[in-house]
Amino acid sequence: MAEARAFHTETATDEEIAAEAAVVGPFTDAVRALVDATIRSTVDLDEIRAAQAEIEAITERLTKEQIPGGYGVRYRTDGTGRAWGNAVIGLRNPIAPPLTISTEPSGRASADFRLGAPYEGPPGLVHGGVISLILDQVLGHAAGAGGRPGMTGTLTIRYRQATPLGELRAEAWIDRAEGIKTWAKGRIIGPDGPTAEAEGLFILPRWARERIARGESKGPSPKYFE
Ligand SMILES: CCCCCCCC(=O)SCCNC(=O)CCNC(=O)[C@H](O)C(C)(C)COP(=O)(O)OP(=O)(O)OC[C@H]1O[C@@H](n2cnc3c(N)ncnc32)[C@H](O)[C@@H]1OP(=O)(O)O
Repeated sequence: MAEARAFHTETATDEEIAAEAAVVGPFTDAVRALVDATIRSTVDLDEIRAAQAEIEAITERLTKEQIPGGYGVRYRTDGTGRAWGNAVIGLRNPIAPPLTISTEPSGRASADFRLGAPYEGPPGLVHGGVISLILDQVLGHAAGAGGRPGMTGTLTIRYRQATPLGELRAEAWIDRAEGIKTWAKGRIIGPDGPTAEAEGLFILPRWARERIARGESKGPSPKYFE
């Protein structure tokens, strides 16, 4: 089924993954800096045309070899996985801020992060959809950390005050759970306190339930959506 196809298993060792991360992490940071510079650079148009030619050459170099589709989630037999293409936390995704999310087995998650020019909506402020993106991920992590991973069924955001670009914090926790459903709550905190509050319903999807029923997975693990 389509959802399960993007879950890969791999045999890479800790050392191999660390060695790869040590190269692709800084590489992705460099592309993030390029995205920021694309928005904020004031060099003249000839310079931009010249830069475009160089960027296109680099893209051609990189796409000589590539995987089909998205990165997916690569799991090892111990259940740990890497979601390096994820739009919020992905080590290899320059669109991701990225967030480094700390979790607690009690079902809590938090991250301190910075959003710059690429995430702007209203002038100087974070785009409401980006706030929703981040809260979706952090609430999902809280659910997963509590042993209750799921796909987002609903997500409600209350935007209490504008969120300025800059240093921010996100926090989330499991509010309640019932069967395959987990309700998580969370918020974004800016320099003047909470800016947005969220409640989400995370549902262990049918295909994951079927894998568990067939004995292919011991329980709601691996944490399918990390
Ligand atoms: C740890 C890392 C965190 C990652 C965070 C990122 C999370 C994401 O962004 S996920 C991407 C966004 N979400 C999606 O794409 C989800 C798309 N939807 C789906 O996959 C499915 O509809 C899904 C999983 C929500 C439910 O599907 P399925 O498991 O087949 O549901 P189904 O068996 O019909 O219903 C199960 C129960 O859930 C309820 N339900 C189903 N969908 C919804 C929904 N969207 N909202 C509310 N309730 C729902 C049903 O009514 C039913 O309830 P009950 O048992 O009480 O009658």
